[in-house]
Amino acid sequence: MQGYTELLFRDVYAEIFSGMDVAVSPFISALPEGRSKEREWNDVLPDLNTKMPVIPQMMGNVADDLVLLANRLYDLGHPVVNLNLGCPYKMVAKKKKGSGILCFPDELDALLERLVGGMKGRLSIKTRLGRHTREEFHTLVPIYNRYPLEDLTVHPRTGVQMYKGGPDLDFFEAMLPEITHRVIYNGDLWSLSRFRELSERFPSISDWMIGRWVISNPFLPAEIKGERFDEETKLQLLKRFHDAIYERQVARLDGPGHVTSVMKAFWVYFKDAFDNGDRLFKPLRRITDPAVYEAAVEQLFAGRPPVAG
Ligand SMILES: Cc1cc2nc3c(=O)[nH]c(=O)nc-3n(C[C@H](O)[C@H](O)[C@H](O)COP(=O)(O)O)c2cc1C
Repeated sequence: MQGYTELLFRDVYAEIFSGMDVAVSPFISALPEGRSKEREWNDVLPDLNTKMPVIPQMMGNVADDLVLLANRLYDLGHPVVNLNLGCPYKMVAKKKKGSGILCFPDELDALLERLVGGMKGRLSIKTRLGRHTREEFHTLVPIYNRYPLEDLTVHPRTGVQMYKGGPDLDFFEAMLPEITHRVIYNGDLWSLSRFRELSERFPSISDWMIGRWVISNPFLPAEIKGERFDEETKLQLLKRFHDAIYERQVARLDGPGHVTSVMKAFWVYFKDAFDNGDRLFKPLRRITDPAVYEAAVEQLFAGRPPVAG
């Protein structure tokens, strides 16, 4: 997740929690001539990603640029790279990138043909059901089936839906038998009981991708694998998680305003780790001074807020 699950987060997560097999990096833009932004490139350097395995994700729609980027990533030590066909944001989609290319199936097909044909490694894809309607998926699935993909992650919403409404589980269920690839389910997997519900409903699926809920419920991957935590342990781990993210952001960022704004973005999802998260987060929203922020967070945890179930 852009702005959230960069290397700093993945390292802290792996030091405190368990259960996660692999992370997909926030997307790396495929710039002309295979160039990439230094910050995005550094995020997936194998020498730095020693705590949690990472699959780099690419964003783009120019085959030559994507091939060059994928092959640079392969040479760096990444045999599998993921292509983002899910990003719903208008700024991306209007350039026919992310979910924006899903309503141009012929262009997508041509792109995949050149990309898969030119890549040294293997391609994995993350997709939504379509840009405008779920029915677009009827055209997309045969296209995906034509290529030797490593896997296909499906977030069963449309792009224009953004994050509104729920994932369309009925439609996903109906389409699942049509997909010849290993399918990874993604979307609104927020708790162990939700996991049980989904895994019972989709017994053919054995791989699950968690996005926002890895911040709101960081225990979930371990719980899925059978670990259990009492309330006290959860509270302590949440405090350690927060403090480690905060300390490393302080060390990394220039200027107090940057640190508090990054931490407030973290709280957008982290607040849901607590039963009354919105109320807890409210006093933090206007703080710009790190010393005031630190005191407010200490006070918040001292009040032993109930952890969400
Ligand atoms: C702020 C934000 C940034 C995201 N960045 C990415 C990204 O770079 N690549 C990607 O594949 N998905 C990205 N996502 C989407 C999530 O990976 C995931 O598909 C989506 O949130 C649904 O899953 P969830 O309900 O588990 O969060 C992002 C989502 C959010 C909210």
